[in-house]
Amino acid sequence: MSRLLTDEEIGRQLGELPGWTRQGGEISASYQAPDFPTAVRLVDEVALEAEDMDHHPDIDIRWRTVKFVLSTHSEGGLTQLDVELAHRVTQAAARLKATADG
Ligand SMILES: C[C@H](O)[C@H](O)[C@H]1CNC2=NC(N)=NC(=O)C2=N1
Repeated sequence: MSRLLTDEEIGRQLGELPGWTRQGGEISASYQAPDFPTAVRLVDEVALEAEDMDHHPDIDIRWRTVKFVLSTHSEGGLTQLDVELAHRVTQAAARLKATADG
């Protein structure tokens, strides 16, 4: 069980998560993949991280843009789990980008 973060904690930790923004009790980021299969691969990698954490993002795929929205539903807002998952999503996107860039 993870407690709700304070505004100060959220602001400080978002500073280390480029691309992520806060909308009230959620944080979100969008990634543009080179093509649709790569966008689906990103979702697939994030699915493994989410299962590992037992913490799951809301995901929207539109062609090659993937948007992740994170919130701790049981707490009704943002907890450290969301920050941790945001880091894992960021790392998965960076790995795929490195693969795509060769
Ligand atoms: C029982 C299980 O741990 C809970 O339902 C988990 C699963 N994944 C979850 N994911 C998110 N984002 N919020 C939750 O509150 C949540 N709860």
